[in-house]
Amino acid sequence: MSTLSEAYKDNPLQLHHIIPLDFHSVQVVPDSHLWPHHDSQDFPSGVTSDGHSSMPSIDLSDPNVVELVGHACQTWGMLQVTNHGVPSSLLDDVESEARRLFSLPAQQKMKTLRSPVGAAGYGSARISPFFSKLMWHEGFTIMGSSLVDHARELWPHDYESFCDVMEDYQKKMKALASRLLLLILKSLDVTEEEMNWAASVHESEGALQLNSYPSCPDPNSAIGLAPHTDSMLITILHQCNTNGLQIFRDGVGWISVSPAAGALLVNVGDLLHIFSNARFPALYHRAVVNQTRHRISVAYFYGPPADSQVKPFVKLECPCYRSLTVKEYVSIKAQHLEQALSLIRI
Ligand SMILES: O=C(O)CCC(=O)C(=O)O
Ligand SMILES: [Fe+2]
Repeated sequence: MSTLSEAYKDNPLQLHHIIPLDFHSVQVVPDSHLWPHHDSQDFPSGVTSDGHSSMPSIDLSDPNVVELVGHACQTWGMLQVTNHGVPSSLLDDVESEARRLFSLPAQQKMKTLRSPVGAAGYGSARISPFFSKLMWHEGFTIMGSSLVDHARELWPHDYESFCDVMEDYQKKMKALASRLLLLILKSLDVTEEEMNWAASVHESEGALQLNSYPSCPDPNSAIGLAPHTDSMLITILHQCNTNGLQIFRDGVGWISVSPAAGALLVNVGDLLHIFSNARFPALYHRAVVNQTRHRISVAYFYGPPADSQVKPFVKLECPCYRSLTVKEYVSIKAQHLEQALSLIRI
């Protein structure tokens, strides 16, 4: 079975030279990080009374969970889940271990800088080469087998707690993602064979992305993470109790998704958009930064093995995307970013 790490290795982005700024050492936003102003005008009045979205929030023990999840995926491309079974102590631990990592001196973090062909380790966002300005962001990607080696580089004598927490978190995320995928498939009325396909997804490796957005002297002139859709089937996002995520709603614009204590966000990625034959929108989203808080977020990307086929489920008529492998899609996305979906449309 070919893995996602291999697919990324085969499609290197010219990322190695894009090194995150040593954010704590700067007092003003340098020109390299200056984006066009995005201020409160991005939050049109009338969306909700407080300018924030009313994301569907779904209790996973609700008897109507299948319909609710299906409806949220179709109308928002995103949902918030509660009663998800991930202990709140683990949510706190993953945040504090991520904070411990990003608080290290820049030269220490640089020891785990992603290699030119690797996807795991420290560095800028994978989408960085597509933009002329840099982002107020640093990331650390956990995928494949590099976790222990990287943790040892970061903390030669004290790396176990990081590894234990990240391994436990990945395991819990995989179980939750697997459960969510089954609910999603049920809502789409797929064939028995397609239902069984979910088991092979469970065998594939996911990726864990730790995001760090240091406080920023001029947050309206910087961007944490530029607008994008996630490539895999679904993403489970832990916002760590700090605002920053914004989603794009047609006819409305950018709206903030406030974190709710203990809840997790789930969003539709490109591959699920394809499998759903465009019934579910791939969520277009970005992260903004703020002046006072160092925001952390943790994203888990769940997708099928790299050599498996991606195509609209058979009962969804008139397929609007051609069939291709995950690997091929990763390669098209690595070259064309947001144009990738339109390039495979029938
Ligand atoms: O930090 C966030 O809220 C969003 C993170 C994200 O979009 C990603 O890691 O792909
Ligand atoms: Fe994302």
